[in-house]
Amino acid sequence: MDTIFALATAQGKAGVAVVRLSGPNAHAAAAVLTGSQVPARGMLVRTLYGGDGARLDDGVILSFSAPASFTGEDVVEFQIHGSLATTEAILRRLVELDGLRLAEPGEFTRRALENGKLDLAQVEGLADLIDAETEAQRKQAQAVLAGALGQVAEDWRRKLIRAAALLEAVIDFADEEVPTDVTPEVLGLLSEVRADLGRQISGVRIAERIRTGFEVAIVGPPNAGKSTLLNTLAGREAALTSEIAGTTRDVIEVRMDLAGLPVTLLDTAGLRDTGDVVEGMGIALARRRAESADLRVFLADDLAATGIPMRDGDIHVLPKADQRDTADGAVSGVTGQGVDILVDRIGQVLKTRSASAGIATRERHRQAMIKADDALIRTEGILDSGPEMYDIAAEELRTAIRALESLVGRIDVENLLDEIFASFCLGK
Ligand SMILES: Nc1nc2c(c(=O)[nH]1)N(C=O)[C@@H](CNc1ccc(C(=O)N[C@@H](CCC(=O)O)C(=O)O)cc1)CN2
Ligand SMILES: Nc1nc2c(ncn2[C@@H]2O[C@H](COP(=O)(O)OP(=O)(O)OP(=O)(O)O)[C@@H](O)[C@H]2O)c(=O)[nH]1
Ligand SMILES: [Mg+2]
Repeated sequence: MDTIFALATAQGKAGVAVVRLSGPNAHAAAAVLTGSQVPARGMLVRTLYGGDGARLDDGVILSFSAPASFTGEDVVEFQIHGSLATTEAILRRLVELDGLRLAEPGEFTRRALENGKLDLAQVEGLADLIDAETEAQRKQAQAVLAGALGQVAEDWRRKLIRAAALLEAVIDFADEEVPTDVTPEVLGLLSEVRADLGRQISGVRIAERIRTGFEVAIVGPPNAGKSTLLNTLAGREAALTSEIAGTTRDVIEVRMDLAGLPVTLLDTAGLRDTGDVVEGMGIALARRRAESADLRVFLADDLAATGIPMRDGDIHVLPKADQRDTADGAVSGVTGQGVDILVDRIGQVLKTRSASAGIATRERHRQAMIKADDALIRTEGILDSGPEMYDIAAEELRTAIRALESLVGRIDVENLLDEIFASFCLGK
C-alpha cells in the first residue's frame, strides 16, 4: 500500500496549513523530516528539515497509528505556517522520499471507507459537509455524516431479515404442522418498513434542493425593477439596469444564503410581446427558467399579463413601492422598502418545504429505496397466495435487503466509487 500525502487545507495564504500523510511509511517520513523518531501517537513540536539539512519550518506534528486514525492507517499531520512557499517546500520534500506519492482527490476518505471507518452514505455526507455554504446544508450533511441514513437502513434491514426468517421457518417445516400463521407478523414488518421508505423517498427531492440550492426566479414585465431588486438582494451590481424596457436578456444568477438556505436568485428578461428577435429569445428563456424554478417572485402590477401561472407558494409583489400611494405588498429595489418582508416571505416558503426533507439526500438513495419498496410490494402480493409461495416471497425480500445494503455500500457499489470520489477536493 502506498503512503499518500497532500495539503489538507485550502491552497493559499493562511495562518497555518496542514499537510497530511497516510500509509505504512507515514511515521518513517516524519522521522526523516524531523531528524528524530516520531511517537506512534501524540502531538509534538519539531523543526522540519530539507534534504540539504536546511530548516524548512517549525511544525506541530500529530501522529496516529493504525487502525486508530481517520483513514484507519498510520497517519501523520504536519501543521506548518500557511504560506505558499512553505507548503510547496514541504510537499517537494515529501515527493523526494521513497514510497510516498501525492494523494488523488478523495483518496484519504476512500481509504477510510475501505477500512470500515465510514460507510458510503457517510462519505457522501462528508463531501456535502465540505461543500456546505449555509446552515441548512451544514445540518443536513452532519446528520448523514453521523450515520443517520446508515442507522435507518440497518433498522429496515433487521426487520426484513426477521420477516425472511419467519417465512423460511415455515418453508423448512413445510411437511409438519405449522403452529402459527406467520403472515400477519411478516405483513406488519413490511408495512412498517414501507411507511418509512415512502416518507424517505418523498423527502429526497427537497433534501436534494437543500444540498444543491433552491432556484427563485424574479419575473414580470419590462422596467418593473427586477434587476434593481436582484442587485439589492445580492448586495452588489450583478445585473445591468436602465430605464429602457428590455434591458435584461440573459438570465442572471446570484447565489445567496437566504435564512440559512442556499438560494440561486434568477433575474430574467421582462415579459412582453416583442418584434426584436434577440429580446424574444431572452423572453423565451425567461419563461423556461421561471417554469423550472422552485419559486417565482412576480414583480408586476398585472399578474395575468405575464402569462405565467402562479403556483403554490409563489409570491406576488407590486413594483416601485416608492412611487405608489400605498406601499402595501409592494417593494422597491431603489429605496429598499418591502425588501425585508419579501426576503422573509421567500424564507418562510422554502423553510416550510424544507421541513419535509428526509435523511436520504441523493437520487442514488431514492433509486435504492424505490427498488427496495418495489420488491416489498411484490412480496406483499406473493404472500396473498399462501405458504406454497413463501420461497418466492423470501427471494423478493432478499432483493429488497440487497437494495437497502447498497445505500451504505455493503454491496454493489464498486462502480459508484469513482463517481462519488470524483467530486472530492484534493487532500480529503
Ligand atoms: N487535524 C485534523 N483535524 C480534523 C480532521 C483530521 O483528519 N485532522 N478530520 C478529518 O476528517 C475531522 C475530524 N475527524 C476525524 C475522525 C476520526 C479521527 C480518528 O483519528 N479516528 C480514530 C481514532 C479516534 C480516537 O483517537 O479516539 C478512529 O476512529 O479509530 C480523526 C479525525 C475534522 N478535523
Ligand atoms: N422609483 C423607482 N424606480 C425603480 C425601482 N426599481 C427600478 N427602478 C428604475 O426603473 C428602471 C428599470 O429598472 P430595471 O431594474 O432595469 O427593470 P427590469 O425589470 O430589470 O427591466 P427589464 O430588464 O427591461 O425587464 C430603472 O431606471 C430603475 O432605476 C423602484 O423601486 N423605484
Ligand atoms: Mg432587468
